Amino acid sequence: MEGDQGMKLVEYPDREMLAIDLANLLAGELNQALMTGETASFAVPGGTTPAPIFDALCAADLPWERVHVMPTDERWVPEDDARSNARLIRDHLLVERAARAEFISFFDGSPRPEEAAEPVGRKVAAELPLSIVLLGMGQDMHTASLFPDDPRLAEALDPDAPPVLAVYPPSQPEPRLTLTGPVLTGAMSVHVVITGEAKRRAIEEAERIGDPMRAPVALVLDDATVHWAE
Ligand SMILES: O=C(O)[C@H](O)[C@@H](O)[C@H](O)[C@H](O)COP(=O)(O)O
Repeated sequence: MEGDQGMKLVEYPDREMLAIDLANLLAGELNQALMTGETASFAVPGGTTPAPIFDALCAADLPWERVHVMPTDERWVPEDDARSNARLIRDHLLVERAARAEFISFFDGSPRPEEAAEPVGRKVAAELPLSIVLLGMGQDMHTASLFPDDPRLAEALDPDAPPVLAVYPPSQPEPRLTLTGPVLTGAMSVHVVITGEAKRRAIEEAERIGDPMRAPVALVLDDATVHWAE
């Protein structure tokens, strides 16, 4: 049965090798997706981990004009805010050759993410199933903005959940708009990228727990490839 062999974890000698090798792998998968489809949809995380991967990936020689990039989740702040995932993606991924990609932004200036959930959900729905999802993970085993302490987590994990959901994780300074569980599990290819000892222990704990309500990243571990460097 899928998942019997446990989580597929790839270790890299250092973070630089992780960034270069994972960027090459993602470029290959994007090219593969574009051989069988007119466009490829690619969801990428925010946070502090992915920038080196984006810096390597943005130069990849592929038909970026046929790639539709979106965040896995967005902090509800203006796009020029240092905490904005859209800002991170525009600054590090949507440059060089990848500047030609189409970006599906989640933040639309509405005061609250609920107001953007429907129009953004329609844009995301048009891209399903996602071709490739790159996820990060927090030490609390959250992924995207699916947080264990979030009162709306069950709603976000429901198989009938809408494509995106507004969430208010108590542990976070701002509300978020996040891709939901069925969107992540429905993707053709899922990669999780983590660095450091603490997250290595956390993802092994998530595999042991197995319950996405307690360890949201567990939602994807049966089918994802986890990429890790110290
Ligand atoms: O908006 C976000 O923060 C991300 O999408 C989130 O899911 C991130 O991947 C983890 O919080 C890890 O963040 P770091 O890479 O900063 O540890």
